Amino acid sequence: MTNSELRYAHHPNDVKRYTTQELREHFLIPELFKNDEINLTYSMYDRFIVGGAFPVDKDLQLETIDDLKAENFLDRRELGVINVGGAGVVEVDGQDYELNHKEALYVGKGTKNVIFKRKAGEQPIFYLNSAPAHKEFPTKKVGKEDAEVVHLGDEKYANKRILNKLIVNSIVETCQLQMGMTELVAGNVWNTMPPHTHARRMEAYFYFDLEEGQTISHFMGQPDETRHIFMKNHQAVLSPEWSIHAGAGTSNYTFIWGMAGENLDYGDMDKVDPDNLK
Ligand SMILES: O=C[C@H](O)[C@@H](O)CC(=O)C(=O)O
Ligand SMILES: [Zn+2]
Repeated sequence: MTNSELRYAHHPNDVKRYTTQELREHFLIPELFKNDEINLTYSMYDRFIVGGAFPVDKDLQLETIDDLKAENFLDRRELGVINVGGAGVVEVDGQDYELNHKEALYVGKGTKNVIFKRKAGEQPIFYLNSAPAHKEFPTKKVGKEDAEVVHLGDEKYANKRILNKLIVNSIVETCQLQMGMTELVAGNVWNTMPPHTHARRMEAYFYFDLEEGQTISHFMGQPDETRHIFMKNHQAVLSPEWSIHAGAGTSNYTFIWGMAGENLDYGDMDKVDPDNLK
């Protein structure tokens, strides 16, 4: 079963007046993984789709959704998958790709069949991002050893973290999609601080590896008009092109970032000095 929900885009002046509940309704994606379901959120921000596939008792086929008005989900789209659970398999037009914990798969436009499967005795958790695509690029697995690793932050600022670029154009050819995973070192809590915006691209964050009972305060909004959303493990949040996206946890955690839009230039960011935030 493939379910989907539509989310509209917003003007920043309207978002200033949102209540806590409205902010959560529009930007938070609270539940991605339900037994034997694929759950998708179709956002009007660059038509980016955020989703989860959680095969427990059966294999799950990625079905087309109404919003696409396309025969197959990937007729005019590309897909990125990162497995945050135990070993699993993604079958792409008859070919099996084994994804271990924290491994990624890029699936190109034009693919007809994508099926998410367990490996015997294992429970994979597949996190999905998809963006419109104009060109077919080959499907490619990005394992841990293929990642481009960047060490960021400093213990002194509680933001020491390891950024793994997975689906980026130095590793795999894509039309719009960029995805990666940032791991906070134990004792460090701040991600993406100093924060940034990139009007050229929207972004979605998915938080995981957060200890039971802990929480992350995710910060969004224009740099001089910020709001926060408290998030739990395995929740995602949409970041408009005009918004910062940073967070502080009550412990360390890992998160997946995914982007789409005008360019594929990871470094294209407008940084904000922390003491200029409001
Ligand atoms: O545009 C890039 C994204 O916001 C993230 O890659 C930032 C991030 O993972 C981090 O600083 O920890
Ligand atoms: Zn960003």
